[in-house]
Amino acid sequence: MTYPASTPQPGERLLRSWQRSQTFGLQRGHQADPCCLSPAELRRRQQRHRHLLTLLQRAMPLFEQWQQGRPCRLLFADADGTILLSTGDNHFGDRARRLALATGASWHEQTMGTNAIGTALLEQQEISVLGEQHYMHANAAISCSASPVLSPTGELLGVINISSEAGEHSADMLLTARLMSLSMENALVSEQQDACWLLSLASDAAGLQQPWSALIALREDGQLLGANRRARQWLPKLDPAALLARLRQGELTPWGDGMALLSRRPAPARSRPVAENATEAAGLKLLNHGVPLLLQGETGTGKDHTVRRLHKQSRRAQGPLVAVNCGALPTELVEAELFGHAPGAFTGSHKAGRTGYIRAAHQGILFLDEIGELPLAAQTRLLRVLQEKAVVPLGCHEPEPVDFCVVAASHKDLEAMVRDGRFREDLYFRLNGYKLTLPPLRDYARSAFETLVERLLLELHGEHCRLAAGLMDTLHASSWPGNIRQLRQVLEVAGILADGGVIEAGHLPELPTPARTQEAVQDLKSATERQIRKVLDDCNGNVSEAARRLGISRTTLYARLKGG
Ligand SMILES: Nc1ncnc2c1ncn2[C@@H]1O[C@H](COP(=O)(O)OP(=O)(O)OP(=O)(O)O)[C@@H](O)[C@H]1O
Repeated sequence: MTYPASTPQPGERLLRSWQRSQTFGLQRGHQADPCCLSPAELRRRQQRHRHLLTLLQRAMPLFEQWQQGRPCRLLFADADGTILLSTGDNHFGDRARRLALATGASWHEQTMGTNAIGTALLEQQEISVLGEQHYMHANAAISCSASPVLSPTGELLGVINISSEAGEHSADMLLTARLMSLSMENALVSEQQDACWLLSLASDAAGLQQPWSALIALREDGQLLGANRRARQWLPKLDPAALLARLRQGELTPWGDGMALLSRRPAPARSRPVAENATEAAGLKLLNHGVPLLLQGETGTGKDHTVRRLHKQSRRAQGPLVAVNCGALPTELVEAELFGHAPGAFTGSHKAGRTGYIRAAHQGILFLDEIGELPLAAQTRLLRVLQEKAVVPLGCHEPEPVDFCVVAASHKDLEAMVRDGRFREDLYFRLNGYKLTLPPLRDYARSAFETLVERLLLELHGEHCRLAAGLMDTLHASSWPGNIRQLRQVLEVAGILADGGVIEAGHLPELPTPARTQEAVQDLKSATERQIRKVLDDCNGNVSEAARRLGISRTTLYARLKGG
């Protein structure tokens, strides 16, 4: 063993790691090669781990309160040791970039030798690696503390790491990394599917419901579903079903040498993402069995988005998704466009004939958006097509079999239209095999709204972009007549103005009021355009550089300048 005598005394984990580094054939004096992912692959990884990244964002106030100007960076790496998020002090950030502490870099022990991320992953235990304790000399300028994040069933999911200059590391960095990973683990335990009970155990009442208390998720009948790492240590001595039978909800009860608290897990909010999962899963199952789906929701609630997601996951994903906006079809051509026509079927028709949207959807999904706009004559014909699964194009006599699934959508109250005689009742029942109602944003529970905002920020601006404290409440309280479409636009503009970092109140465009939707959208577009022109000026008109700084593609930049 060649662990240098001059460096701080190693623990057993460090010694094992040094031995492994030697076994991997690494040379201490060589330049460490962190094997960076391409930007596209990094985005895919971040997408794959977006739930963990969302939970991390929720734990971020722990880091921010503690950091208070300390020169250090917080990193989150996945179970392969690849950094998916790097945030914190920017001054140290420059050094961090040089030392490959940026997103996309891999800190697996196999390539980087002993280091906090790689070693915490292989040991599945927290660790601090200080200066020269790093196996590679190249990494001796930093000190790092890392704590693994484990799933409720004990699988390794990733690691939280705090890095600083070698001489500026303090013991509370490991503590902060530990608290953050515990708080992520607890969130994962609490959201276990099918969990009805959450059981907290701690040595005293004050410790209950702290991140370091033991937390166990149980099914209604007491069957164990998951536990955090503290609870896993106690599981061998614990009979959850017996404990459940003994405890009463909400009462502190002595347990062993400590205290136990049983709480009923709040029923999942009947809010979008949860409902989206449950009802969407049901919708998908039915769609796969050929049952027509009807999506109802105000403008911008995500009807189109939902259909595209369903199509991608459905058995018909390899077939076409043909989306038809029934409100945009010219009245005199509705039937020709939908059902197709034979060559020269009518004056002004295509010489070669027309396939029509229905036949184009063969082996795929036909999405009839704004179905309430379909004229009554076309409704009658559509009903026949749906009943017979065959279409007779205009000017033809023979029915042609077509294999397709239908999803219809409307923001209008179709039942009221049926009552008024503006929509055929039999067609309504035919289309309404299963109804998915997409709620307006104003009905979203706070947690569902927050999840959506976090998802949109990640998608639009990447991992560093988030809201400053208090802004989530401001956004949640707004009226959002344009629903997700409008929220998305607000976040798009705010994120650009915040340079993809922390969105402060000043970055938010004036929040919409119901009467001014169009105007507000226009305001957003103008604000975006002003910001883009400013960045372009700063870059002396260099479009590629401006696009890079704004974090958008050149095509998007041009489109935004044209008011898109
Ligand atoms: N669940 C979601 N996650 C992220 N973005 C979403 C989601 N749902 C909708 N969006 C975004 O919101 C915008 C509006 O969505 P979509 O076009 O699906 O709404 P819609 O209900 O079909 O609207 P309309 O009735 O006006 O046609 C789109 O930019 C879409 O990408």
